Amino acid sequence: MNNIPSVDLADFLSNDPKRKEKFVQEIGSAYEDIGFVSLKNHFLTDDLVEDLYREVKDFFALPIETKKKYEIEDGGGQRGYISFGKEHAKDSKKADLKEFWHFGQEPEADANLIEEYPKNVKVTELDDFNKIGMEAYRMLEKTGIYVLRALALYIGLNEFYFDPWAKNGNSILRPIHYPPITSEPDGAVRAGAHGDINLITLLMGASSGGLQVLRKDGQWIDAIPQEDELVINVGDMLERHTNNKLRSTIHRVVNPPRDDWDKPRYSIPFFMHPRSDMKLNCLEECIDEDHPKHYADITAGEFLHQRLVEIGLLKK
Ligand SMILES: O=C(O)CCC(=O)C(=O)O
Ligand SMILES: [Fe+2]
Repeated sequence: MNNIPSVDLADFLSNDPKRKEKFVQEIGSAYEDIGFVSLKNHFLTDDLVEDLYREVKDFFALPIETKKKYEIEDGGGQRGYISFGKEHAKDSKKADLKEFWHFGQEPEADANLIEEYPKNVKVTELDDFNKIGMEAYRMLEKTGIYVLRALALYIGLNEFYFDPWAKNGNSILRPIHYPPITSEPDGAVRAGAHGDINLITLLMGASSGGLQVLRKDGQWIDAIPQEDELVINVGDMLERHTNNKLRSTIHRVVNPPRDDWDKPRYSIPFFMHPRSDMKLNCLEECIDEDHPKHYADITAGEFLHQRLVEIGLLKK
């Protein structure tokens, strides 16, 4: 396999049980193997994608002093702006060559969650930035819920098993700007090799190239979807919950060849998290004699906290 497999959400949404089952098997077996797919027929319209990129580019083009107004010290980088040099891959000392923004969940009437989640940060210089960002957030969340339904069926759970955990979950939409490279990067890369923390990641923008995925045989392969496709991968939380049945695959964003150093890169991952009280304990359905329980019991909230410290966004 030299590229990641492509799947069609329209199969899952069709009324034909055979097509639905085909989608379940295709995505499930891809996640047992390479851990990544590209997916067409998601819920983001071309207009929404275009509007979102415009807003994101306008935001990152603001002067650094303006952007820094939106950076929250000691917030664990969970909302607002995160400047250059802050985040590094878990086992790396070099910071990634990127700046980014975080939109978080705006929960429906649930007093506990309204209190738990930090408020989104409003950008006053751009009228539509927050509105468009949250529209995209909703469409990615909707797409992700269908993917989780397919995975629940693949694992042998009730189709709607993940729904109550994913709805109002602690998900994050992260527009990223990798600026032009202006001097020898000295070992630093756009994004160092890492696995994602969350349940699944839905990524916009990988069609421009640079994303690489580590295949089981140790080879890095390019993950370049069609322009209208999202890249969707399993994160560490789902790997843990499924006792390693579904794989959270290591990936990275490499620097372009020197001739293209002047080109910025923009990408927009949606990190789909459950509510923090979800137990990630290994599922019974994924434990047997050949696959003994691999991980200690932990909640999503505890796991997230541990990982934010490891990647440099939280102090303790
Ligand atoms: O920019 C990309 O294409 C991927 C970014 C990524 O892997 C991440 O932020 O976790
Ligand atoms: Fe990632």
